[in-house]
Amino acid sequence: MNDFFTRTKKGLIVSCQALESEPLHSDFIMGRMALAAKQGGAVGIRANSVKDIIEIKNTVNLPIIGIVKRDYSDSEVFITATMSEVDELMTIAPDMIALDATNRARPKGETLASLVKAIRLKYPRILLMADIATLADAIEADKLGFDCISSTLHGYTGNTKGCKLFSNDFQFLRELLTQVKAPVIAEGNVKTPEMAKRCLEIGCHGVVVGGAITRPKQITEQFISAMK
Ligand SMILES: CC(=O)N[C@H](C=O)[C@@H](O)[C@H](O)[C@H](O)COP(=O)(O)O
Repeated sequence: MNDFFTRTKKGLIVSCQALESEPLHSDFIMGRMALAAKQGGAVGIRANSVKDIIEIKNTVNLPIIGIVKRDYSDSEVFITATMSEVDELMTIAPDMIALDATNRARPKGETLASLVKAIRLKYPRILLMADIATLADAIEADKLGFDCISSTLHGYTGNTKGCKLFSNDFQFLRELLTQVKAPVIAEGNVKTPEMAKRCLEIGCHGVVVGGAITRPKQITEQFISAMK
């Protein structure tokens, strides 16, 4: 076990990600984003791909939640979908690995339960974060023994499309917090400092913010749309 939870308690984790299709796609830039986040007071970084994580590890000494995003033709699951992505990540051992923990069909018909079991057998020390979309996903992830639960995919799956994490004063998170034992991390569409503060007030362990800090194209679009 590492000290991830002590170091991140009530803190801000900044997601530093840019896919190939995004203007800032570059391990160097993600390292600099992580440095800016650290200098601003972030307590952790969430990052995609071995290349980006190596650069970030060489730049900041902060706990890292690692993922590998990869598309599969037989599944909608794309965040650390199979053992192959876990194996890749374990070559650089991030502090925690996040994986899709929705109830959607996984590549090659594998179940979440069998994947988690296999990871626990192969890498007993790695911390696992469940990226969930619904309350049912969260309850199942809790049963499977994930070390923490993150609302990452709420609003991004067929059955949660259009849902916003912040609706009705974070009702989804408030309900989720009553249903699971594992620490809950607020993630996905946390757009302002006030929202992040509220997530902590309602009982979340910490908050992951991505686009509102590290995606200038998205931030620019928000300005433009408000100015119309
Ligand atoms: C849905 C999906 O692919 N989410 C990804 C998960 O790693 C990232 O692209 C998000 O930036 C991250 O979850 C933080 O969320 P937001 O950028 O909304 O603050």
